[in-house]
Amino acid sequence: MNAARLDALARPTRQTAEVGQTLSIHRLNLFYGAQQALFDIDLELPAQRITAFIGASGCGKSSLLRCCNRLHELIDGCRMQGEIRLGERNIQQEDVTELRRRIGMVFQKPNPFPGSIWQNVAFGLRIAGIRRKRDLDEAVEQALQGAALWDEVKDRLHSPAFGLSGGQQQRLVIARAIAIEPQVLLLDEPCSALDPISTLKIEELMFELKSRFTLLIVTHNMQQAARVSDVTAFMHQGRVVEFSPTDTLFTRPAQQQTEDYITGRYG
Ligand SMILES: Nc1ncnc2c1ncn2[C@@H]1O[C@H](COP(=O)(O)OP(=O)(O)OP(=O)(O)O)[C@@H](O)[C@H]1O
Repeated sequence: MNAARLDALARPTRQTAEVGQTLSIHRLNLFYGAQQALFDIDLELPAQRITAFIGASGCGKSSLLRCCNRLHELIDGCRMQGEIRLGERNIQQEDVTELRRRIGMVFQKPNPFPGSIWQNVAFGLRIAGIRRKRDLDEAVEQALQGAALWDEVKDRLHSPAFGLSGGQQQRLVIARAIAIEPQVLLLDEPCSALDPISTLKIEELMFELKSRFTLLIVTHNMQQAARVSDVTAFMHQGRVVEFSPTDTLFTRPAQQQTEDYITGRYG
């Protein structure tokens, strides 16, 4: 039953070159020096769906997310075994800059660059080779529309990004990430620094974005995982205990450990 539902969820709703692709993780083990943090992870994260990683603090959610765009390589002594494929391509064999263009990331704390709202969004587009002002203006508007921020900032595009509220900054960072049309968007607790209204806006935005991207979200908030995601992976001490359609995982978990966690018996 679960396998059939996962299989149905794994079918993208739209097939073009632009849309998200399945991220397949095979036999992944991760070490920080001598300490092993992730054990034998095998997951197929479906395209054009939202997958949530949940689990108690320290279970390895962020470590797993970081492996997906090779950010773990920036940590001294960190070593990954196993394989991650985006579509047909092994991400280890990609140019890392190009990989991070295709797999964007949004962090817990909004991190706009110093500079204007316009400059923040245009940054990646310029690196991607777009030079003409008119083309940049158009792409910046499109990305801000896509991040549901355009109406709030269209009259102050050249004001400092730091003048925006925390929730607006987070949507700006999402606009910056989607401007360069990634295939996957990794979100590491994107709402944990935000108030409930801004959180709602980001959740609605994620829902919009999933028609174009493959989304992975790490969240401590189980209600949020239940509200926004299609598929959920519950992790415990570096292992995936259960990976199921979200409604199944939260209403009829297959594992006792999952049930204990979602009913608040530990964690
Ligand atoms: N840079 C690092 N160096 C050494 N060990 C690390 C590093 N980052 C994480 N770890 C260890 O890896 C394990 C998993 O940590 P990770 O941050 O991935 O968990 P998490 O589930 O995301 O936690 P949280 O919910 O608190 O953010 C922990 O034991 C942690 O101490």
